[in-house]
Amino acid sequence: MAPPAIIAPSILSADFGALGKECSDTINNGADWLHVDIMDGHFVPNITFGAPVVTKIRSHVAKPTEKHGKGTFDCHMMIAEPKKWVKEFKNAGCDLYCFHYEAAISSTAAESPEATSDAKTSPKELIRYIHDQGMLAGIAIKPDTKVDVLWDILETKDEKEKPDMVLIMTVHPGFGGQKFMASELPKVAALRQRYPELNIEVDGGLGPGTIDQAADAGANVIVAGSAVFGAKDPSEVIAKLREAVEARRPKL
Ligand SMILES: O=C(CO)[C@@H](O)[C@H](O)COP(=O)(O)O
Repeated sequence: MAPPAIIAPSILSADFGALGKECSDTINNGADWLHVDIMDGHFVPNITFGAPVVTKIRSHVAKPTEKHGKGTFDCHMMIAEPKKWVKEFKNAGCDLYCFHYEAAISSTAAESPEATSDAKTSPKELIRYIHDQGMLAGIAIKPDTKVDVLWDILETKDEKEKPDMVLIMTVHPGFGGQKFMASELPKVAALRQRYPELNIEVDGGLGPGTIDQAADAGANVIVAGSAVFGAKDPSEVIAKLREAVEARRPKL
């Protein structure tokens, strides 16, 4: 069964001065998840916020009552040392911890003078660790990374080491409001062909003008920042994104 549409507005485009209300309004406007962009100024050339802010916004949005449910905090960890922050984000109220493949395998992070012994880890070990903390695990790849690096990870027979979601970046991570890169969609199509039930997320430049291409390729988890937070009627945009994905799901 193809997975349902999940609309996850990126709060990077929200008003940071009123983040709690922006988050609860977005859920009330029909969003399923909130996509929480965590940037450390190392893995990407931008800084957002850390776990204390996630704790605060959690108090404005009820925890999901089921796996993948409404109110899921989908934390996109654009950070150089993803293992280091797992427990902290769990305690802050994160439900899905999505790390970057490139950061997990990077020896640069592990060899830097500030790095902790946790800096380098295999993606499968990290997924196991995230699951052990009671969160869902996602793995993201940047536009320059080939989708082939994911096959071995997705083929694992050990459920604890299997990701709950794959994120294909459709912009270079770091900033909102960038142009959608359709060149990344063959990765989505290849994933969907192999894994009909996998949650496949796309992030960057998504909105009413680009959703059809992403949905055609097989994406079902849709991140949209400026298209939702910049809209006159965010609920209308969220509904349009959902309709586009649902229209492509095979009817039983
Ligand atoms: O992770 C990122 C950027 O690094 C995204 O989540 C963007 O924040 C999406 O913003 P839009 O492209 O939808 O404005």
